Amino acid sequence: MGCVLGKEDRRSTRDLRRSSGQSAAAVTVAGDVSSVVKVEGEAATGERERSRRHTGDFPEPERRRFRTEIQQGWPSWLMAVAGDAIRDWTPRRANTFEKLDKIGQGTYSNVYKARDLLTGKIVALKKVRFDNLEPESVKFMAREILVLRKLDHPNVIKLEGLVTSRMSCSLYLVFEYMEHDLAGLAACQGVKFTEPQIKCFMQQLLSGLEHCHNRGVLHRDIKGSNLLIDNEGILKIADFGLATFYNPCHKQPMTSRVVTLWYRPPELLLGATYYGVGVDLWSAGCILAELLAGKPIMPGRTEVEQLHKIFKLCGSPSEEYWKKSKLPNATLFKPQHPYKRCIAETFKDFPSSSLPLIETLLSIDPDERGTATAALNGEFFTTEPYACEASSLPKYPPSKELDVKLRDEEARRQRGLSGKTNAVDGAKRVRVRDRAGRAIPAPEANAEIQANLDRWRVVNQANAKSKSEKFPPPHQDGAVGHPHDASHKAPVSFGAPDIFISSSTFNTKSSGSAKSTGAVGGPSRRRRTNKDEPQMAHSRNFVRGLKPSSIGLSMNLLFKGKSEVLGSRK
Ligand SMILES: Nc1ncnc2c1ncn2[C@@H]1O[C@H](COP(=O)(O)OP(=O)(O)OP(=O)(O)O)[C@@H](O)[C@H]1O
Repeated sequence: MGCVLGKEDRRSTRDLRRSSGQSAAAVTVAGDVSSVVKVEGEAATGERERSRRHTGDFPEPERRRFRTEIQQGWPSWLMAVAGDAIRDWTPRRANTFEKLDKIGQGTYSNVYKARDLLTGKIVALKKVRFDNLEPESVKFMAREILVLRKLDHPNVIKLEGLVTSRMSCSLYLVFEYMEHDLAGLAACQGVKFTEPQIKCFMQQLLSGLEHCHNRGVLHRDIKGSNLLIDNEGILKIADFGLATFYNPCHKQPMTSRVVTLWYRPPELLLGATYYGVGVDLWSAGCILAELLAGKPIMPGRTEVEQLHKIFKLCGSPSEEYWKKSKLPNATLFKPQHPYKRCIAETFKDFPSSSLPLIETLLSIDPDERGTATAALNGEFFTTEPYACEASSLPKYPPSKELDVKLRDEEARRQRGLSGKTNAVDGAKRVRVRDRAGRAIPAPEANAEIQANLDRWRVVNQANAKSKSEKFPPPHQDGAVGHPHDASHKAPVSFGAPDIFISSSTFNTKSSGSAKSTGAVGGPSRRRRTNKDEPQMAHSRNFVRGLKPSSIGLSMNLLFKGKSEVLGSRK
């Protein structure tokens, strides 16, 4: 594989180091120019000057000059759109990395395994696509960088630097390389996590979250494929593309269109725009239960179905909560008959010390979910068997989402060689498995419902026989925020098929080994293909359970971008 940018000259590691005057350490990024330590392109700068810079003892005019110098390393288009995020950082040159392999694909990025030619270290390069410099994607990238720069914790992925080139309109984020992600590991055949191992993963996840929350950062997309794990068993929270800063003392409205569907808390599904750490804690609760159950606990296909699954497992909100929350979609989604909470009986085979934590994290009221710190101090982590040491975790084969996909493809190819019929069966099996394990990421979930509703509208407008199946004209959809007539005032009745809640496959006798049949988190955000779309018949059944104008209204509310500065990711 070639350099990050093939056009640029490739020189040996030694030459590069010599010409840049750098030591083997990677470029260091700092919040202030005074603490810039090692900067590529400093060939002309002597050791003495570097150490003076390090101590920050320059008068302000000189510091300003350094700042300008450093900023000159950036392409002007990037300075113009993301100046804040890259301020006081110096870019690494693209030709100081050798691209080895593509290891992941996200909504707005490709991720590559690469070798740092200065240090020999293997890193992950996240190449941000700039879709013709579309301001939205640049803002998201800038926010991700700003957030990452604020964080410094062993359980949070570290942004080690930025790579750019004058010849290209792309930017690479340099991360330490992580061999696995939790979704991929859980989906690995033969991988069964024991109770101490699950505790070890959860402890690391909650420690990372504690750090983020203490620094005023909400991750807003906690799921298995965003929890990376290295060969030493260290878990790091990654993908801060949907993360945001928040201040609990000075609440600002934020978008509710975040968090991958299966891990999305009820308040976001109900349209909350004021929320806090509870959103990440809910997702952490889903992951804990999923690790113990061996499969996702609430794999909804639409937002309505997701909410229904939540209410059936966690109970529908109390009257008091409905009144207190003032959620935009509350009256529309309030079930006619309350659901009783049944976490304890559904998960009766889980280790008993896990139930209080699951109960807390999966509280309908976000205020009752507590904090990551409280969770870490709770019974789950303070009773035997304790969390194992990360270093004692088994060494797993590469198991990222992409590895699993490649393995599936290879298996299918092998089956193809052994006969046509088998090949067809095999392909089907892979597709079914693919579909079953995929959680719908935040923005696409909305797009998917919108698409289904649009199609449903077309079908029903064409064959409108009964009034109850007819949508109001689009301009009346939720125009005034309440239903059109008395018959529409009834709350939504959930007409969906019964939810699947896995009975536990957790075996407490065998020191808590979990039968790992599913994937934690499902694969990360990907472009949807037709085969991934939920069946139309299913959505129609769903929609039939709802009052037409309520659907138009509720969906309108759900799709409307809330007044967050950055808006939601497309
Ligand atoms: N530091 C890393 N080491 C190894 N692999 C990584 C690393 N960072 C990301 N990846 C891989 O690349 C994939 C996509 O990365 P990431 O989730 O950060 O991108 P994204 O564009 O934000 O994706 P998404 O749309 O899923 O949120 C991850 O699921 C993971 O498999």
